[in-house]
Amino acid sequence: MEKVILVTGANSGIGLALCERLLYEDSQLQLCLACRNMQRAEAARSALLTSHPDAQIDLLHLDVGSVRSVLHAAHKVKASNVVKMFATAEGLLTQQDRVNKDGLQEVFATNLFGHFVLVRELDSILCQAGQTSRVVWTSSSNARRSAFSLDDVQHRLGTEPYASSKYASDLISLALNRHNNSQGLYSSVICPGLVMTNLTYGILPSFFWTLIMPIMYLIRIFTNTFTLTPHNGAGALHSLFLKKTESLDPRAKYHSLTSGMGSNYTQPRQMDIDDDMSEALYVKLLEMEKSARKRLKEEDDNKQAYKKYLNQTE
Ligand SMILES: NC(=O)C1=CN([C@@H]2O[C@H](COP(=O)(O)OP(=O)(O)OC[C@H]3O[C@@H](n4cnc5c(N)ncnc54)[C@H](OP(=O)(O)O)[C@@H]3O)[C@@H](O)[C@H]2O)C=CC1
Ligand SMILES: CC(C)CCC[C@@H](C)[C@H]1CC[C@H]2C3=C(CC[C@]12C)[C@@]1(C)CCC(=O)[C@@H](C)[C@@H]1CC3
Repeated sequence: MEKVILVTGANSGIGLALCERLLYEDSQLQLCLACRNMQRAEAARSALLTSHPDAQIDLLHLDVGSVRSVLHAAHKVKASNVVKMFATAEGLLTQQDRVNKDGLQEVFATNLFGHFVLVRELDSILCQAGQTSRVVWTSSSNARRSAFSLDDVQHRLGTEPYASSKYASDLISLALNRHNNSQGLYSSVICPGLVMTNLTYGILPSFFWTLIMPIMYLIRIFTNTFTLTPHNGAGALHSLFLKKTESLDPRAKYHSLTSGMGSNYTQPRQMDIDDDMSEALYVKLLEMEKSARKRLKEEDDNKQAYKKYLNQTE
């Protein structure tokens, strides 16, 4: 059976840098780039193959913000091989959250719920007797308890959907460990630090970042969280890959850090999370997953019935 590393959001930024770092570590690894835009995914694969011509790189179409796409992608993964690690490196940062096709808040759906459903859907291959697998959530230092409410897990009513979704991913990682460690599945959380990617260029125009870049490098002398490059930002994801799953602390967030001189290292820091809250969120997500599946099944049944009706009337 093959060892496959599935990376979401792999066509740019931290996800792509992780793929590069993994291939430098072991060019025989099999990567699966799970992306919503296949053109960009193809470009990322070509870039990776330029430096690692023998690498085995598969592409998987996945829009984590759509439950239907998640279920379809999981079905394809299950039909092919075994996933040993899967890293979430996509993300949506916006203050103008909106409702998506599934009737869910888009930031919540992209940053948390889609991955939750993916993990659950892949449990038959992630949880296999005698083997260990892992999920790594790319969280943020922006994850704050004060931004999250159990009464509004999707953050419909608040103004900090990103911070809420990242705090929720910290909680859900803890819950996944509680429910799945005994079956060999381990979950961890990382923070990449401040990295210059499309996400940060979306906040302020890139010329602004270029302008203040010398100041950022100066700030890095005093704060090690300014990792700045995707390579440095992917440091924690890479170092977790090298560590034994069982040795990781389920209550720690692993931070990518960079010294003033530019060398990168990873440090665990305790998260502000508790078991009761993580369990309550887990139960809520299970309920939401159930109703999402029910809704999609009803949609499919209606389509089938309509097709049948059309065939009969022809
Ligand atoms: N950059 C930073 O300073 C920080 C980043 N993070 C986190 O790191 C992670 C990676 O972000 P970063 O590399 O900076 O950002 P990028 O914008 O460079 O990368 C995000 C990736 O996610 C993909 N993506 C977005 N939405 C979806 C979706 N619905 N389905 C599938 N893929 C999707 C994008 O694909 P596409 O090309 O199709 O848009 C892109 O490949 C995020 O979770 C972010 O929150 C955390 C803290 C700081
Ligand atoms: C003139 C100065 C150099 C300006 C420095 C301002 C910074 C402190 C902020 C500007 C953009 C911010 C930002 C984040 C933190 C604070 C800033 C660096 C994040 C890293 C917080 C965590 C995330 O998840 C990111 C997406 C944020 C990106 C923007």
